[in-house]
Amino acid sequence: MRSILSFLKPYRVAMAIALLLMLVELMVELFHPLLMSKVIDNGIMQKDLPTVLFWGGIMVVISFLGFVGGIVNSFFAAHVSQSFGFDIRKSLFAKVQSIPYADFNKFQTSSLITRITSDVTQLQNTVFMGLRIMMRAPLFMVFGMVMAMMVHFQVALILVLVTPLLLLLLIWMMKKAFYLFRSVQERLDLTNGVLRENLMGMRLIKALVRDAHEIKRFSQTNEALMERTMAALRLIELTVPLLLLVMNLSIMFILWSGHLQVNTGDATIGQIVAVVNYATRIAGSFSTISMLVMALSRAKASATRVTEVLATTEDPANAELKTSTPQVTAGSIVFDQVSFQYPDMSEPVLKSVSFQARPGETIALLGATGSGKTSLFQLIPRLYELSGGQIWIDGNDIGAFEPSVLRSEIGYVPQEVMLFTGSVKANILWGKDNASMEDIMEAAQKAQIHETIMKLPEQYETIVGQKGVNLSGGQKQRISIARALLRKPKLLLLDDSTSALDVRTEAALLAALRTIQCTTLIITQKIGTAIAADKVLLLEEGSLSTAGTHEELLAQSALYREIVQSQIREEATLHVSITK
Ligand SMILES: Nc1ncnc2c1ncn2[C@@H]1O[C@H](COP(=O)(O)OP(=O)(O)OP(=O)(O)O)[C@@H](O)[C@H]1O
Repeated sequence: MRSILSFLKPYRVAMAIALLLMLVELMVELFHPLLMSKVIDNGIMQKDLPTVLFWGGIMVVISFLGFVGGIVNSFFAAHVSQSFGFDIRKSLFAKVQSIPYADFNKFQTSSLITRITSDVTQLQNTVFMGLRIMMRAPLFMVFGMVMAMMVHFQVALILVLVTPLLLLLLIWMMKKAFYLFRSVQERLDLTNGVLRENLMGMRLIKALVRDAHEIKRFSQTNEALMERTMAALRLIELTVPLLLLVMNLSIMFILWSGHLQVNTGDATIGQIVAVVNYATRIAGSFSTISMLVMALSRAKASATRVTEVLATTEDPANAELKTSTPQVTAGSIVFDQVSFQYPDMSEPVLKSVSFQARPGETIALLGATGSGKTSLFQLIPRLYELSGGQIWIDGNDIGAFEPSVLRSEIGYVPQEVMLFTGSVKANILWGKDNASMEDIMEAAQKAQIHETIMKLPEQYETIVGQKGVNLSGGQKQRISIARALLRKPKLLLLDDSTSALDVRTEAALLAALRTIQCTTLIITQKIGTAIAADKVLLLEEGSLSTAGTHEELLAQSALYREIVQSQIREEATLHVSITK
């Protein structure tokens, strides 16, 4: 909570002005009933028009003061709350960028989105309300009681007895509401999660006719969200009328005891009207406070969720500014007895893996699904740290590299292709901001996508993604490869990035890669890629079962022979079914 409040620090002056103006509004509210009693007792009851005009005039002037104070206060409250929200969103976004990749899975994407949007808006609204009314309502309660007692002690005594009891009830409600609103935000996360998955998987949903199932899935989370929100609102709906009932009964009591006092001449009508007025406004303050309690409970839940993200430790890679870091020069890699286990997992996914890739070599990495291929790749740019063994790049232990330097020399094309909404050019440029058009075209040519791009309506300026043309899976893969090649990396890691390419295009791509000075590691399921590689590594349940050229593996490895056989069989079956 304290870390959230520290975001208000830069706006201390604006907050002080807003609070001061809020006090002006409070003073106006406090003096109104008192002035009203003067108008009644000294003016109306005495039939004295100049006195009515005098006190009435003062009421008009201070009302105007309150009006101006309210407007200027709103201006400052809006400025502070909007800037506060802006700063938190900015910090959260920067934090999300700096979370180590290994810790990133701790938060679900949808939860992060809810935290950065809905939770921050909640905090922002609470700050606005805080500067407008948060202090005014409780202060009015206290000073309203004091003023009412100053007007007539005995008549106002009931307020002193009832108000603290009602305050206790409010505190109880606040505690309960906090837990309820926290679970409301959690349900919102789930609803956002279902929505996100649905929108991302629309093609699959349509193809498999899962619309009805998806509607049911969304309805379930949506219902859970509604049910929790209703539970929270019900608590408030029950408490507020109870508070108002007690306050209205107190007002009835004031009127009854007031009438007795007026009859005996111990009170004037103006005094009774003033005390009733104070009591009515205190009742109004209770309504305001219950609204504030609701906002504060939600804000407390939101603040906890925002703080959880802000408290995440940053990627040590960002802080690791070494005084001297080796550079990737030739691009040789040596894996020496490398083991790796994901944090919180009981079993290692890589066990004593050793191999060597010489500069400029192409290495194909094969293995069953889940055998640890992607995990092996992720160790090279230090997205995860090794659990055992060593990796050497150009003779230097990867631990000696400043991660940002190491990563800038690696062209990593992950398994899931990610294109951003924007032009083809912008998507390739994402790999290296300051590259020239010639470099972009050269990278696209090597990635075998240049000709396809030239056939698009606006060539490199064609917008891709949701708002533009749709590209095929293979075209998207090649744009991702072009993006990686633009960096002119010394090491290229292709994680199944050629899976959607036909044999000819893939052969052309591999031939083009051979023309650049770059060591290439390709995860693949295709024997054709393995044949074209200098060396093939076969992973089996996290261990390197065998390594060598295609021919060597054919001779040595039964598993490799089986993979080759199965692909030949698959192709034959395909051939038969096409020719039939
Ligand atoms: N972030 C993670 N946390 C915990 N375990 C993981 C994580 N990512 C992968 N694993 C597990 O590690 C094992 C190896 O996964 P990996 O993705 O490296 O396999 P792969 O060979 O690349 O598979 P595929 O060919 O299907 O992509 C799997 O059992 C997987 O469940």
